[in-house]
Amino acid sequence: MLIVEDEYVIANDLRLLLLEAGYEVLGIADSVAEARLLLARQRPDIVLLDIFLKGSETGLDLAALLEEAGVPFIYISANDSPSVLDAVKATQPSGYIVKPFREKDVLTALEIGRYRHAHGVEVQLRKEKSLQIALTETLAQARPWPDKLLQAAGLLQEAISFDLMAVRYEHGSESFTYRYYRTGFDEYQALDQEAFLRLINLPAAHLPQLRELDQKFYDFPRCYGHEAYAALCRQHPLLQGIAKSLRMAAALVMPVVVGPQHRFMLTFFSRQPDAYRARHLALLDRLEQPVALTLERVLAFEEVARLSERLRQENSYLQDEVKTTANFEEIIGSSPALLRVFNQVSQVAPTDSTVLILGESGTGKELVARAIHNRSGRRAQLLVKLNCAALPATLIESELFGHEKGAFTGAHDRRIGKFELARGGTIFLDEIGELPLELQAKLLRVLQEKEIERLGSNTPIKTDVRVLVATNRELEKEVSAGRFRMDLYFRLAVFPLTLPPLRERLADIPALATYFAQKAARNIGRPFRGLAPEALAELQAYAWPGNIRELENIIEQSVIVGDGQRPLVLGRSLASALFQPAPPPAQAAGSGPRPAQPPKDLLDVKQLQLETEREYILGVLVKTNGRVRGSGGAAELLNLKPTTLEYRMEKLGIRKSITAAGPEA
Ligand SMILES: Nc1ncnc2c1ncn2[C@@H]1O[C@H](COP(=O)(O)OP(=O)(O)OP(=O)(O)O)[C@@H](O)[C@H]1O
Repeated sequence: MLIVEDEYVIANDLRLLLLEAGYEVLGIADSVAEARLLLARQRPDIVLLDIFLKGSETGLDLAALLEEAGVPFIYISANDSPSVLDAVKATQPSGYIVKPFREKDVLTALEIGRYRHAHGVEVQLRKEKSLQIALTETLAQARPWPDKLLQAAGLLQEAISFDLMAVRYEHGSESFTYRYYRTGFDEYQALDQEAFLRLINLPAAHLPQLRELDQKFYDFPRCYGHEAYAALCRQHPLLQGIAKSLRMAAALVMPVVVGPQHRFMLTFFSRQPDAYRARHLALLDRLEQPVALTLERVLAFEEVARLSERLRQENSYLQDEVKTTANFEEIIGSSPALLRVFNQVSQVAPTDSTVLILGESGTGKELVARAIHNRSGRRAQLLVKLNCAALPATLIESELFGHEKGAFTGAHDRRIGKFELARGGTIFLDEIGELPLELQAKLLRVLQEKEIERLGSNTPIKTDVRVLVATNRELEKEVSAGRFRMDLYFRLAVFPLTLPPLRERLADIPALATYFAQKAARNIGRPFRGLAPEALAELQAYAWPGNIRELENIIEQSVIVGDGQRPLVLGRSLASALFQPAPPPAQAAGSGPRPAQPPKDLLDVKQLQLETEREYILGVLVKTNGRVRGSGGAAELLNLKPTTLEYRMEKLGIRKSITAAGPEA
């Protein structure tokens, strides 16, 4: 027994009474400080505890310490004011004896207290064991994480009551947070980041702040109530927002480390300021090891499944690649127009910039995409291609982002998408101009957040992929016609690179034709004796609407129909080719084919594009009250660097001098 009582006479009475009843008294303390010293020396089986003691600390302070150490205690006090009694109850004592007491009262209270404690511990242990089993069984199920975590939250509710619970998962640079908001006795609303911001009445622009909060908040196990919770809220404005709008008053934070690479962080919020105490942390601490072991097994299993799926996909993708890309080894040509492109390729390749490759069909856009990938730090990883014009919208989405089993009719298995396949490498989206509008919005989100979600799942997956896109459409025209999102256009057009049509690089025709002829001759095992001068003249006089692909086809056909014994002549006349040559431009008469001047209606289109862009930007500026930079500014809304937006504004004649009514046009 330890007696903590500051009135010597009462303490001594108690000591004698206890000794007589056969108890051993290990000491009397008249203050919390002295009790601490005695407790450090020897652990009592039970403590008799007065509330008001010598010194600044009270019996309630000591109770918290005893509770943490699992030592039962009985209050002995003359104080029966309701506020003190409430505080007393919250400390979960094993009994309460009112002064002045009779010998009988003390001995009975002690007997009951000891029994209750021992019995309580046993019940507690049994409950804890079944909670542990239920939790590990739930987490081991082969179900999506949000569902499993929701069920686990429900199981924890009984032991650690909460009004809001957050689970954050971190694995390297990958992380996600789920929140479960209690809406009824056993009802929860699962909230992703956006839904959570909506719940606390904040716009999606606060997402970065929420992420930052998630990262800051959880570092070591701790309970926060009353002043500690208020102090915590002062550290982060969003936490203050949560406290206010959801009336939260306490929090408990608990990290769960799983193996060397994974971390789960749990946060419980409650509207009761006294909700969380050391015993809750102690419970979570005891549950941590079995739960972490289960999680480690489940995650390792998932990782193996993921890797084998990736290998399977990579394998089938590479088999396709071998068939389709064996001819992408060299880029032939040394005309100034092509050398300019080479320069740009060498500039941009080592960066992680998105590149927009423009040019007519057959000018070598895919070849340039491959060259950029091969000259980048990502060359050891895959370059994954997807032609946006080749598939219907629904299929493109699952091709890009993958899908979970059962995400749509026909999704019999889980499948990873091209973005996941290209992890660490490059994705090349050809014919981006054909991407349906709804997918443009999704692609934009992926580019901004650097995260994807498989169809049928709302678990974001971090992506580390460089994006290259190509189109033979005039994207600006598509923007002004409303078929291509302007914000996506700006995001993609970070580094536009235009491939010249073949008619603008006639000097490259001999080398290209020779290269294609040699290749075709080698393939069919026939000698190649050079190009006949008349064939070359014909090739150089043609306008090449199908560009290099057309040239390659014509040469290949000529090699097949030729006998290989004489210099190569063309297998068919170019005038009778599928396309007619472009009309020679008036001012270039006599100097061979030249690029035609843009016709008048194209100039009008250009003007229209500029006007549309100007109107669009002005509209956004009006919304932001003319603010370009900073949070909520036009640059942020348009997903542009402020400097880029300012440059565009200058080009479009939008002045930065802002009146109260908005920007001046
Ligand atoms: N400079 C070059 N040297 C050698 N071959 C080239 C060159 N440019 C293009 N080719 C060849 O021309 C064909 C068409 O090139 P590619 O597919 O890259 O064009 P593209 O612009 O992507 O066409 P599309 O817009 O139709 O997708 C390919 O077979 C490619 O190997």
